[in-house]
Amino acid sequence: MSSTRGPLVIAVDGPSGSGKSSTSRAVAQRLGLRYLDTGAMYRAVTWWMLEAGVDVHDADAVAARCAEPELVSGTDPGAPTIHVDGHDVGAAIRTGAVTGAVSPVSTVPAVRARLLDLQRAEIAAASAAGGIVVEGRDIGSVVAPDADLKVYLTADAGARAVRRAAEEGGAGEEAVAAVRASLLARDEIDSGRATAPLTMPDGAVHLDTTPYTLEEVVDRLVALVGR
Ligand SMILES: Nc1ncnc2c1ncn2[C@@H]1O[C@H](COP(=O)(O)OP(=O)(O)OP(=O)(O)O)[C@@H](O)[C@H]1O
Ligand SMILES: Nc1ccn([C@H]2C[C@H](O)[C@@H](COP(=O)(O)O)O2)c(=O)n1
Repeated sequence: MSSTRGPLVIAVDGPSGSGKSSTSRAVAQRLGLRYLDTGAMYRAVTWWMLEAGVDVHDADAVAARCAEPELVSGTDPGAPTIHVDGHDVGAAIRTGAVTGAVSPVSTVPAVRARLLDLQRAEIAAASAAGGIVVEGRDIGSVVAPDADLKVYLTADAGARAVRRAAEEGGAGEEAVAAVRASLLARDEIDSGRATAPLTMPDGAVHLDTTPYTLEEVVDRLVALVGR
């Protein structure tokens, strides 16, 4: 990584549940940077579509309405927030209904174009604060291809399912199997869509987090930054 001391942009991509959010937040806190969860932005648009009664499988209908919601992302890594039309939707965007609908919404090019503008504006705004860690599916490939550091996090599907199920309070075999199926279904849509599919960006460092604790992964990323 370059040794200059200007604003830093760190791009973190990877499949569902690979540890992007927890790792990115911790890295941002350690380095005093802002933090942007772009998945939360796709979830927020999806939440709004469901509230508005838009059929999320009708791409034209989603495209026609996607400029309407006002989205505001709070980028403090200690307490990230997301508001839609003035409502705090931090909890509402994590429901099963939103998780089940977010992949089709995120395949719609007009949605991606709108969020791309908002994401680049957050990156520009963060330069005054020293920089930002941005995480999602297309950060190193589309949103910030010139990022100072690009990281591609993965973990075995089994490990991802166990981690996520534990987070949701269900560590039993059935809960883990259901979470695994949901993660894999989202991976398939995210990787197969025509616009900005999930892919390892050129120049990214690949880290398989399966054998590592969260703290070990954070240490590795901070070491890669070298600041
Ligand atoms: N290296 C790790 N070891 C163990 N658990 C981890 C590790 N990294 C993340 N986790 C845990 O795995 C779960 C999923 O992590 P996280 O939400 O950060 O993934 P994500 O990639 O952002 O997921 P999504 O794409 O669905 O937003 C969380 O409970 C988190 O605490
Ligand atoms: N840059 C991004 C970020 C997210 N998405 C989509 C694909 C995911 O399934 C969904 C939710 O993201 P998560 O909260 O699980 O990180 O949003 C995307 O297409 N591009």
